[in-house]
Amino acid sequence: MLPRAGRAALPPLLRALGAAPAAMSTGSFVVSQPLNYRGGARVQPADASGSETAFEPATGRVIATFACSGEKEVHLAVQDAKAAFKIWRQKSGLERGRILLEAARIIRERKEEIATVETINNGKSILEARLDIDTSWQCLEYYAGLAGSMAGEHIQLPGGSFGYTRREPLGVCVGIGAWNYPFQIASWKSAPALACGNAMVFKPSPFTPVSALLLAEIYTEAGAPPGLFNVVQGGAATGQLLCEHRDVAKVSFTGSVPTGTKIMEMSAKGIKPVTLELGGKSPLIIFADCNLENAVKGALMANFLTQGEVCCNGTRVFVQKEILDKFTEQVVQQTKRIKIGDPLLEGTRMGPLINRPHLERVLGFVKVAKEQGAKVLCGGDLYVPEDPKLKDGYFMRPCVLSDCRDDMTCVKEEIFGPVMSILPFDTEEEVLERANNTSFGLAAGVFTRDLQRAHRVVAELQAGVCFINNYNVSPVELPFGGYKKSGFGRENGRVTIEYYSQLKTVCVEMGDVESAF
Ligand SMILES: NC(=O)C1=CN([C@@H]2O[C@H](COP(=O)(O)OP(=O)(O)OC[C@H]3O[C@@H](n4cnc5c(N)ncnc54)[C@H](O)[C@@H]3O)[C@@H](O)[C@H]2O)C=CC1
Ligand SMILES: C[N+](C)(C)CCCC(=O)O
Repeated sequence: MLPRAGRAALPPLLRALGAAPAAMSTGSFVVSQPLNYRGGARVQPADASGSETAFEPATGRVIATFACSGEKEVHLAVQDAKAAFKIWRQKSGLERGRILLEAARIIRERKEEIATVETINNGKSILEARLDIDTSWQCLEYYAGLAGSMAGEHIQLPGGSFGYTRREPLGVCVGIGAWNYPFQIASWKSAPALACGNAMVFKPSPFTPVSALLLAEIYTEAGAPPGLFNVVQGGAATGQLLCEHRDVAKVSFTGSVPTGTKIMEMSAKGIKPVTLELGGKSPLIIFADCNLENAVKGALMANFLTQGEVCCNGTRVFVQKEILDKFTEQVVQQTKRIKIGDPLLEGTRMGPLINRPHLERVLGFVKVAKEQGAKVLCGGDLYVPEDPKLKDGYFMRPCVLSDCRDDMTCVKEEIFGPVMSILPFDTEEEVLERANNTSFGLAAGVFTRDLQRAHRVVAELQAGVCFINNYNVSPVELPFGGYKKSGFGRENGRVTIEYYSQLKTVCVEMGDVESAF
């Protein structure tokens, strides 16, 4: 415990996490408080099935060791959510919206603290973390606005009878998150869930346990009933307990295809609806008539945000042969300029990858690509920053591969790291065929000045999210989600209301019963 004076000087969230006073710089943040949250307060889990350790990727330092919640703790969190649901579902949409708006305001007010924690635990640059926090409060604001206008229909029937529909919440929803956008994923799942009148139990990835707790505290501070948004920590075993709990009405999952498959199997047993946001191997198609400067910027945005650890990245960059050399030269030039280093420094544009095994896996993909005949135009190797405190961080240099073919491992499999594969093409017909030749279907992008071609091509692309003349922007007003093995259900946009609510039909007789008996 820190002395009182030291604690009082800290920003509220960091104080709540039991962080050390010099907590805002790389190499010093440690979490000493419990990381579970239920019934409106931080708690030590009632039982545990093993423990996990979270690291600061920039230094390789341990920042938290915590128990994985067992059956008892998962049950208590679900019961707390159930109790909150009883209160919350009675509120009008407008009342719920008001609390979400207040939570959005607090997130804005504390943006810098939250972004700092996100950067320390995930490794992404502070510039990007701030953008993630922006899309988080925007998501809460968006669903706060929709909450008051959720309504059913009135349908006139013969003889003065009528029917109406009510849009009702599902109950206790479970959110299971990946480690690449920890706070954003927790916000994108909880905002529509709560706006619709549900309660939520959220399990972050064990690699990034910290920031979901901040969101939980913010919801409470904003006036949400205790238990409305709970956090349990742990890995696969804890996630499984949540999915199988009989009082859980829905599971929304972000992560890999193999885990998504398991989630769907478990949900099938309980006949529970699921939303699955899974991986991708998205195509980015650059036609010769594009604005080259924008296409080059787009290719970097499509590949190197969050160290390339982004599900919707456009990692298969198809470039029309006429501009292949010019495009490649500029992409390589700009990739080499990306400043790697301490992610909390303002000038840094790329931080470390999430952990050592993942770093090694990504470097392994580059090695295999070389063996299969690809040419490394830049990066693809370890990077050791000059700052001695970063010497054990998980840094690599962003990589551009040329001479790629569609049958190479780097072109077929999701790498989830900063590795771009460039693939030349001749015609629109050919590139469409090749772009769609994958079992994934999360996103796709097209750069061209030809308006008709742009819309003709996106109409043929088998992907849930298509970008024309940009990539990886994510306004919360637009639905986000995949085709094919990239999952189903959507996050963001108006349609997501349907994934967090159910429709009740009420049939009203105004005359007498005409019995058949
Ligand atoms: N479509 C999207 O929005 C996104 C997709 N991803 C995908 O996720 C992958 C990286 O994330 P990881 O955390 O490694 O994925 P993962 O699938 O291993 O884990 C995701 C989450 O599921 C939990 N989990 C693992 N096994 C489980 C089980 N049997 N039952 C219930 N929960 C379980 C994990 O603890 C974690 O919270 C990438 O390969 C990428 O394709 C990542 C981010 C966004
Ligand atoms: C924000 N954006 C579009 C870069 C990525 C969001 C999806 C994810 O969680 O990977």
